[in-house]
Amino acid sequence: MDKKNLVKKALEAKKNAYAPYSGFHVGAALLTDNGKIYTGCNIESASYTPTICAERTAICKAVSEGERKFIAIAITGDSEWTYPCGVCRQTIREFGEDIVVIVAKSEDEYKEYTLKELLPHSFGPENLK
Ligand SMILES: O=c1ccn([C@H]2C[C@H](O)[C@@H](CO)O2)c(=O)[nH]1
Ligand SMILES: [Zn+2]
Repeated sequence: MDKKNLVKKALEAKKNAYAPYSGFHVGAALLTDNGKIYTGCNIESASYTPTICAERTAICKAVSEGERKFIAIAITGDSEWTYPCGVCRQTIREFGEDIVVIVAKSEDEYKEYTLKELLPHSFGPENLK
């Protein structure tokens, strides 16, 4: 897995963030099992609630193109370390507990976690079987 390249894509995606209300820009890059990368940025709304995070934008793009198997997601935002919010953690969890979450400050500085570490004792698809 080329983590540095995934972080680079997240940094590029951050430039497209539409965040006129919070002024907080976030980018994400999602790696599929077949090596494809789907990027996303946060998209805010004047009525606030419809706001979608960068991570979920990337997941929506990928799933709507038929992807279901994800290896890793890189995230970068305007704070030094931008971690995925609870809603995004749950959304990533839908597709696996072993997905690697890369929280990046820059192309060369990033921290790595598994989704399971960020969302322990989670509820997922298996619970409904
Ligand atoms: O991990 C995160 C955290 C926040 N945001 C967005 C949502 C909102 O547009 C702005 C401020 O919360 O940042 C993300 O996209 N991802
Ligand atoms: Zn989120």
